[in-house]
Amino acid sequence: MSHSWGYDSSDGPAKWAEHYPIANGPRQSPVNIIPSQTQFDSSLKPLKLQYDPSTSKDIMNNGHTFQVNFLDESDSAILTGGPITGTYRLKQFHFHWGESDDKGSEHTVDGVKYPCELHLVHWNTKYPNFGEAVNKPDGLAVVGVFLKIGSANPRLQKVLDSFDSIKAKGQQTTFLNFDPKNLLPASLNFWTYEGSLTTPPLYESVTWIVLKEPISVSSAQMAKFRSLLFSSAGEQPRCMCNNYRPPQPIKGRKVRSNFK
Ligand SMILES: COc1ccc(C[C@H]2SC(=S)NC2=O)c(OC)c1
Ligand SMILES: [Zn+2]
Repeated sequence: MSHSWGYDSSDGPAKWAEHYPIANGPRQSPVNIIPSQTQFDSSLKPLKLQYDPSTSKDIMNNGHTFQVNFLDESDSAILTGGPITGTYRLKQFHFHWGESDDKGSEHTVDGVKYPCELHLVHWNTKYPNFGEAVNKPDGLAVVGVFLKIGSANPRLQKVLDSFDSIKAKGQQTTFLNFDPKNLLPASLNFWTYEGSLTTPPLYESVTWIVLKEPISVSSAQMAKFRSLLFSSAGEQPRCMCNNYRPPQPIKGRKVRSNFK
């Protein structure tokens, strides 16, 4: 039975090691990316994301974030290239955000927090399924995209419009024909390093691919993220926000870039 965890002072990131000792492991995520200390690697291939929008299935509030789930029985939404070998399939994407616009991202850049961070989760098809891949050292590849306060992002609208149907923990609704490519910035310049899930069970199974260029989100759109609840219907309502783990020790890891 997996132990319940959250983001409060009583059950949050500072307490996770009590039940998930890997929280103090050698390749934990997120990390603070210090561009002056990253290493350009010319052997990194261009990132290739090929997403068939017909593979989006539903959107759900899982009590920690909201996520859009994809059909992953075939190679119709895949990630190849970049630092990875082989083919990884898109399983889901979700976000992390703060209670205010000055924080919310999990990765930081020179200590700078963004208000929100998108995670596109892919699993290595050398394994039979996501469940088999999730705890293997080369099992997952997560593309991280920062959101920066600016003009409203029309590409987020369909996601935001679904929030009334998934306000509380456990609620879900169909979410068809959504193309996550529309959530990517113009440039696919990235930093990459070996890391972990950023929530329990914190498996050290993620090749991280963090895009340098943020996408925009307006302050009003961020306020809508904060209309979601950690709590189930009928419970005392608890705002879903600050669902981010702070940066963890780099422990000698190299962060590489595909750009100078
Ligand atoms: C049991 O397997 C899990 C559990 C949780 C998450 C989501 C976490 S990990 C991440 S990155 N961001 C998050 O919020 C998984 O995602 C791959 C996989
Ligand atoms: Zn995440």
